[in-house]
Amino acid sequence: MTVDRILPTDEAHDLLDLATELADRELAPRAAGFEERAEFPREVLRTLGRAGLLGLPYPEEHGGAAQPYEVYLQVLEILASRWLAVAEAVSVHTLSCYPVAQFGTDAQRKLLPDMIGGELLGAYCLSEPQGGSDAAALTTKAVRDGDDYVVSGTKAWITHARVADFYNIFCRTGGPGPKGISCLLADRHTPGIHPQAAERTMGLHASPVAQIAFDDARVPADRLIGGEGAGFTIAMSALDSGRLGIAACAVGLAQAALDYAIGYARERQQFGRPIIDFQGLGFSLADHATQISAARALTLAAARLRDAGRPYSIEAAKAKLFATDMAMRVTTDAVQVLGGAGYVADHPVERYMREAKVLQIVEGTNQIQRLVISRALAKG
Ligand SMILES: CC(C)(COP(=O)(O)OP(=O)(O)OC[C@H]1O[C@@H](n2cnc3c(N)ncnc32)[C@H](O)[C@@H]1OP(=O)(O)O)[C@@H](O)C(=O)NCCC(=O)NCCSC(=O)C1=CCCCC1
Repeated sequence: MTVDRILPTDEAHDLLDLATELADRELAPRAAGFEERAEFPREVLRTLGRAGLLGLPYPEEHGGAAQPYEVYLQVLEILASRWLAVAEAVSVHTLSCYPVAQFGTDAQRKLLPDMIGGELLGAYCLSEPQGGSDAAALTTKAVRDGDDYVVSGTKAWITHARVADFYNIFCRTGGPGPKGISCLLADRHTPGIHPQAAERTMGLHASPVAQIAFDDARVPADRLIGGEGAGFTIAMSALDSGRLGIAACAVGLAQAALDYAIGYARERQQFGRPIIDFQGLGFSLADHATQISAARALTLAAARLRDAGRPYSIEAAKAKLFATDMAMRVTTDAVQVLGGAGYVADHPVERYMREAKVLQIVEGTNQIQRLVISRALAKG
């Protein structure tokens, strides 16, 4: 279904046209095969980088396109509607560029053109086996030794762990709690950094996650981003932006599931007529179309606050919560619309349903989003 969009500029229209053309040509035909083989589409990301789609919200001086966040999110939504793993990779990479772009030194920012151009791929290393939702409890240690930090510990569920070129490592340089956390920008090939075997996940097989063991890895001290103790604030503000990316991915995925279900329901005949003519099914599709529009509107409203330089953390949490719960419902019901066929991998809806699940978990579980929102309500 064509989505009617009001965009701020003609340039934004051109960017969405370009994203649609690339998504149709480079993503859609490859998705099923790469997912089946659990193969990471590194070349596709290079293609998106060369086309200028990996640095949309970043300044032109760093190789970005200086686009409003609301434009970037709509590009992401289009990519997600053709292949979630690629959209998620773009979102994770954009999240990984954020600490350098926002808080980095001039020397660190010299890496941004290659990051944004897709030559250097990023991974955001915050979660740990014992510190997932409670991010401030992380224990990976970085001890200053001469001109280096020596990093030891374990990160978990890290997207791009095995394929990234650079890592943002959130680690403890000080005492317990959020104030003791710092952020280091590390080259993945640093001796002592050991990405582990990919986890066997429910979905997103083309976008592997893995643990990373840090075994006295030496990271140059000039790769500290934002000063000692600034890491937790950097991590949280990056996640505010990242959560909007996940919301946009959820909208794109849900739209793909709905469009597929509608196409099937128009064709599939039972009891002498297309099943879409049965009100029980038609009303359910109507609800889904409405919920997708609502999630898109909520996500873009939060993005416009960000674009206006206004606080948007709470609105980002609401968008992530609403859009990803919506995507879970819509993809699950899309399987139901197809009946037995929906349960078979010849149709993409069973994959969409498996993929939707992870969106309720990543970049803060939806319980954490509720915590963020309810704390703000309690504070007034
Ligand atoms: C919300 C939360 C539970 C909060 O924690 P606490 O209660 O310990 O911290 P609290 O007392 O709220 O705050 C401490 C300091 O921090 C500042 N700050 C907080 N939010 C923000 C913010 N949004 N922006 C700036 N500063 C912030 C706060 O002001 C305070 O500083 P202050 O003392 O005032 O000087 C937080 O831990 C969280 O969110 N967890 C989910 C992690 C989580 O989301 N992973 C996901 C990992 S990444 C991931 O899943 C993927 C990544 C990429 C690939 C896909 C998956």
